[in-house]
Amino acid sequence: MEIPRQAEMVELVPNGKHLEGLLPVGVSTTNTQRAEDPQHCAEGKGFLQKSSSKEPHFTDFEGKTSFGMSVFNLSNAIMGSGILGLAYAMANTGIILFLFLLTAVALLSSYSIHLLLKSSGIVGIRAYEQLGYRAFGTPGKLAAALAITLQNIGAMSSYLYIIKSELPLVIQTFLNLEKPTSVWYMDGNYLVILVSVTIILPLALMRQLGYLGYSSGFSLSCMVFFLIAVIYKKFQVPCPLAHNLANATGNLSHMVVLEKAQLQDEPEAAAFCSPSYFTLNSQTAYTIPIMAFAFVCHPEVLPIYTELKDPSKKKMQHISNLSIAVMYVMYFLAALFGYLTFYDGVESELLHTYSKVDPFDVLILCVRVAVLIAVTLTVPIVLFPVRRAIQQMLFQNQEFSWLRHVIIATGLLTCINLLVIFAPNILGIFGIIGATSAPCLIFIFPAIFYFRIMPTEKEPARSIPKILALCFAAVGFLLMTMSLSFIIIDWVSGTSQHGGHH
Ligand SMILES: NC(=O)C[C@H](N)C(=O)O
Repeated sequence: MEIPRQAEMVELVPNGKHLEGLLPVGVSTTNTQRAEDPQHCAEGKGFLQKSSSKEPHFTDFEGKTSFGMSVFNLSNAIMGSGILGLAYAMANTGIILFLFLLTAVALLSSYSIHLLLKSSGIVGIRAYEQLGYRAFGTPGKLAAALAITLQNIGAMSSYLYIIKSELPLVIQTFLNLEKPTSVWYMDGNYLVILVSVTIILPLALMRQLGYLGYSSGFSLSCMVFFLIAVIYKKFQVPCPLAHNLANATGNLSHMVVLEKAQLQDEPEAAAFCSPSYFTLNSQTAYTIPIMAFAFVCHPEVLPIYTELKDPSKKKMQHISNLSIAVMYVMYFLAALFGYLTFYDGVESELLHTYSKVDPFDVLILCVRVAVLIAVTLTVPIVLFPVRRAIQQMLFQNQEFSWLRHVIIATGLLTCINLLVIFAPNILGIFGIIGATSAPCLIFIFPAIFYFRIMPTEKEPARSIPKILALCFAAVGFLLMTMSLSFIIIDWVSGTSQHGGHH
C-alpha cells in the first residue's frame, strides 16, 4: 500500500485552524511533501528548529496551555468511571496481583504515549487519525477515528448513565424522602438532559481544550475528596456486613448493618474480613479490561499536546507520566480501601456498595455528589477527540466553522442522551467495545503506526525499538482476544455479573 505523503498533513485542521499558521515559516507546501526522507525529516516537517535548543518546535498550532493545566486536562481524561470498578477488580485478583497488573498497565500506557509522541514527531502534526493515515492510508485513518469515536462514546455514555442513576437518589436523600416520587426532578431521564444542556454542552462548545483546565482541576479535586472518603469509610463501616456473610454477591436489598462486635467472634466473619493477596476466579478475566479502560486517555493526548505552550516531546511525556503516576496512586488507594471495606462483598460499581450500607449517610451523599461532578466535567474533555475524529473523517479540508462545531457537539450529546435514556441495556455492548477499542487505542495502533511511520533509514525493521513496538502490538492483540472470548463465554453461559459501566 502506498504510504500517503505529507501533502495531507498540511490540509489538516488542528483545532479548527486551517492552513494559516500550519506551515513552518518559510517552508513551502512542496517542501512538506517528503517528510519521510531522512534528510528532510528533522522529526518531520512542520517543525522549526529553535535557534537556541535542539528541541524541535511544532508550528502546526500555536499552543497557549500551560504545563499544569495540561496535567489537569490529561488526568481528567484518564479519570472517569473506571475508578469505580477497580475495587471489584481487586476482589477478584487479590492485592498483590492487582498491584502488579495495575503497575504493568500504567507503564504500558506511558510507553504507548511515548510511541504516539514519537510518531507524531515524524508526521509533524499531532492528530491520532493522521498517524493512521500516514501508516496505512485512509483505512488507517478511519480505523483510528472509529476506535476513538466508539471508545469515547462508550465512556461518555457510562458517565451519563451514572448521572441518570445516581442523581435522583442524591436528590431524594437531600429532600429526605423515604421513597422516590414521580415528580420530574427525580426522574433520571430529565436530569440527564438538564445536566447535559446546562453544564456539559456549554463546556463542550469551547473551541479549545485548554479552556477546560479549570473545570478539570475542579473535577480532580472532587475525585480526591472521593478518595479521602473511601479511605475514611474503611475505618467506619463494620466488617462484615450481615448480607456479605450470607452471600457475598447476593441480593442486597434488605440488608441490615450489624455491629462489628456481634460477629467478631465468628470464624466465618474473620475469614471474610481478611484480605486476600492472590486470587484467581472466573471474574479475574475482567481485570485487564477494567484497568485498560481506566487508563485510556490516548485520544486526548495529541489534542492536549497540540495546545501545549512551548511544546516538545519531552515536555508532553512528562505531562503524561505525571498524570499517569498521580492516577496510578489514586487508583490503587481507591481500589485498596474500597476492597478493605467490603472485601468480597464489593460490587462492580463501588458507589452502589456504599449506598447499600446507609443510603442516607451524609458523607456518602457528598461522595456521590463529588463523583457526579467529576464525571460530568469529564464529558467535555472526552467529547473533544470525537468531534475532531468526525471532522477528520467528514470535513477534513474545511475551514473552522462555529456552526459545524456547535452542530457536531450538540448532535453527539443528543445521541448519547438518547442512548442512555432509551437503550440503557445497550451499555453491555460497551463491554465488547471497551474490550476492542481500548486495547486498539492503547496497544495495537500506537505500535503498528509507529512501526510503519518511523523511517527504516532511521530505525531498521529489526532495530530494538521496532521489535519492542511489535511485541507491544502482539500483547494488545492477545489481551483483546482474551477479553473478548471471556466476555462471550460469560454471555453464553449467562453468568455475567459484570457492571454496565465499563
Ligand atoms: N477516557 C476514557 O476513555 C475512560 C477513562 N479512562 C475512565 O476511566 O473512565
